[in-house]
Amino acid sequence: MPRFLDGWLSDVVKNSLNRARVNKPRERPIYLLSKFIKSSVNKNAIIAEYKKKSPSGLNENRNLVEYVKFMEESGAIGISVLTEEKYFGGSYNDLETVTKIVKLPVLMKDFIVTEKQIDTAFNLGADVILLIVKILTERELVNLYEYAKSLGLEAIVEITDENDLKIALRHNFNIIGVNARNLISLEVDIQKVKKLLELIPKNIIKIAESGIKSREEIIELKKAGADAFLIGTTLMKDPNKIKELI
Ligand SMILES: O=P(O)(O)OC[C@@H](O)[C@@H](O)c1c[nH]c2ccccc12
Repeated sequence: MPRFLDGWLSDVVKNSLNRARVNKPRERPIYLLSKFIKSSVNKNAIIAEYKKKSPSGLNENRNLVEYVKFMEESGAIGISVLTEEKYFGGSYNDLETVTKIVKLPVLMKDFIVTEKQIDTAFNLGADVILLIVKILTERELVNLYEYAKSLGLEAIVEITDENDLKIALRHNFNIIGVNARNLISLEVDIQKVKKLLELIPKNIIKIAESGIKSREEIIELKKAGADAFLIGTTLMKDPNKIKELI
């Protein structure tokens, strides 16, 4: 059983446990996020996220196909698609639409607590999944990570504080995401992210997540060790911003 935290998170976890597997044959090769990040040398490695709404108050209903095509043309190295329905307005349909049109790593952004969800990510053509340390027991985290790997998918292990980091560093995870947003208070703290990034060994790929608004912040996060940047809200509100962030 995953960890049921307070409020909306416990509801999200409950819904995730009940989500049915989507069965269909995968129609797409796997694009490795780790490779795309490593080969992004002359620009900032940005993963552009499509997210209509969020508990932190976002509400932007823009055209999915136009958005992801624009991000790919503008040099994003990956696309993240929310598939959680109730709190983020996402869907498996959105994910499938995206994997059919882009030649970039696609992250299925959801609250993964079962292997069924990982099967669905694979079947719909996603390349990367997110595993949130806060909502899983350590055993589940490791099992789900290994399961994703066994299918050839990559996983971003998401941490939000030092306790999560301690757990993550006990295993051989190759990609760690540091979330600036506290999932319970919803507050964003970029300084916290910098501190956590500095504690992660060099050989691990590090992604700074959430709350990124400016090029200055990206430069600061890079100095602290970030290899890539996951940006949703800022790009959903103004897609053209990618030009100055990249
Ligand atoms: O919209 P922002 O602040 O740029 O954040 C993007 C991404 O980091 C955020 O959507 C996120 C990070 N971890 C999550 C876990 C679940 C849902 C959403 C998220």
